[in-house]
Amino acid sequence: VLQNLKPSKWNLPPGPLKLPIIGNLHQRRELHPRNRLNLTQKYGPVVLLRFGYVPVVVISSRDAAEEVLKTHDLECCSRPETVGTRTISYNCKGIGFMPYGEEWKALRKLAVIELFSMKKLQSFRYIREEESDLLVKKLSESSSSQSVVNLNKTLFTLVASIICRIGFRLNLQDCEFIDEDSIAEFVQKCESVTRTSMFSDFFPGRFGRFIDRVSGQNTRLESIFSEVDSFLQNILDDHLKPGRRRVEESSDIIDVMIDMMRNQDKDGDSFKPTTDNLKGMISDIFIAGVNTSASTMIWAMTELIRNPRVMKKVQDEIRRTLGNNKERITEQDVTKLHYFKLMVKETLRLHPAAPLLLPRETLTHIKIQGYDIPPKTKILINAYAIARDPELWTNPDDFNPDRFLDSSVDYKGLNFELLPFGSGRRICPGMALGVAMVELGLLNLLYFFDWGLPEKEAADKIITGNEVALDLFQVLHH
Ligand code: HEM
Repeated sequence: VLQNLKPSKWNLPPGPLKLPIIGNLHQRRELHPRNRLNLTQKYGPVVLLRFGYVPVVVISSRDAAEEVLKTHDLECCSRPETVGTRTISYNCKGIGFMPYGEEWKALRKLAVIELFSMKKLQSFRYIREEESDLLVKKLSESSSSQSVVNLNKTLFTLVASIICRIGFRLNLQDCEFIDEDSIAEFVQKCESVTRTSMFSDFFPGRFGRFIDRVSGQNTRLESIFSEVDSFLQNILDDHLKPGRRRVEESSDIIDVMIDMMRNQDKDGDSFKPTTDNLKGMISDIFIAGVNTSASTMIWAMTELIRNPRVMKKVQDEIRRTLGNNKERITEQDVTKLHYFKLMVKETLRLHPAAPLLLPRETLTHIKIQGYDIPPKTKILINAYAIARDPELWTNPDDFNPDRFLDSSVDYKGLNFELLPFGSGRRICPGMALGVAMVELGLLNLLYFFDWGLPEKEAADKIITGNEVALDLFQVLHH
């Protein structure tokens, strides 16, 4: 109470009135994508909220985002992060939620070399092409009967199959511990672990933990997580099997980490991964890679169905450039297209898969746009609102790839008005892989098939429901 009454000597950012103890907890919905613009309109581009005991600053302008992302006295926060996120990242032992430091640097370097380098990207091209061919084969069967397909599920399966083959040398088609068709559901389960709201997220310490225990929230979280954990454990056990083929080329990032773990006594000071690092890494690659890429694809298809002019322009370019007789699409074909790539960029602008990027935390007292930000404040960059800022974009809510025809704005982290992959030292390391999967997958869908909606109601639904991606599509022609 005293804290709330004491006038601050600092120039703190504005924000809604904070109630004693709970702060702005009752206004958490303001952070939902649909409502994020409201917060900016009311209080400006730098807004201070307090969720329980956790101070949170939401940044919603390009200039403020640039200042934050170039300020190195920030770390990717893990401490005030939710219990669900800590659980699924094995107490922040993967790269996504590990605080900045030597261990994170070592893990990130390892991931870049073993998984995300240009060399690896090129050498796994055949996996992306093979899996996309399989998708076309399955969809061709549906198209012969003009049947309805659950494209959401199909695309989750496509991306999960690619990620599992590239990341863990795991073929989902003959996997003993998970059924390929249930992968979309499984990814949602992983997501729900991160979204489970715990009392101790806002009231850290014994009191919060006590309430979580007696209210049954702990048990609920543990029961969802146990399924996720057993999937990750199975992947790890597969790598630990004595008979596993360990030809140099066929070893993946997990094999390399296991080697490092086994050789740690010999290697003196080098980074020593633990089992939690291994599981955290598997979890990060799987969760960060699958949901983001699959949801970008499904949003692109939703927007194209909603905007027949753009659909026609994209398909005309594709078919004119690639001709009518191709039996299969390769990544080389993607490089010949221009407008198609702008369409993917426009999808990433309107529907960033991580609308608030990864949360950061101030290490020391810093200033942003003249406002004082105390140490240990959580910083959320509202990439969604910035990408729809009417001062930066004409008709920002329209899906219009033409806006990029004469523009050099790109999503690679240097233009702060477009940040679907973030920026700075925590920028998405899987950007090139993600874009390659999204572009190849979409190109296959748009080259080989024409698309429609199963029924009239669905058409009404998409015109009114601006924030919900579709999942059911009808394959019209092959
Ligand atoms: C369209 C696809 C993708 C989108 C939109 C996307 C978006 C993002 C964003 C916004 C961040 C946070 C960056 C920041 O806060 O500055 C991130 C981080 C990350 N992404 Fe991606 N991502 C995609 C694909 C992938 C793929 C395919 C992988 C791996 C297979 C991946 C792995 C990661 C990891 C490990 C991090 C954490 C990096 C760190 O903290 O050091 N992402 N991604």
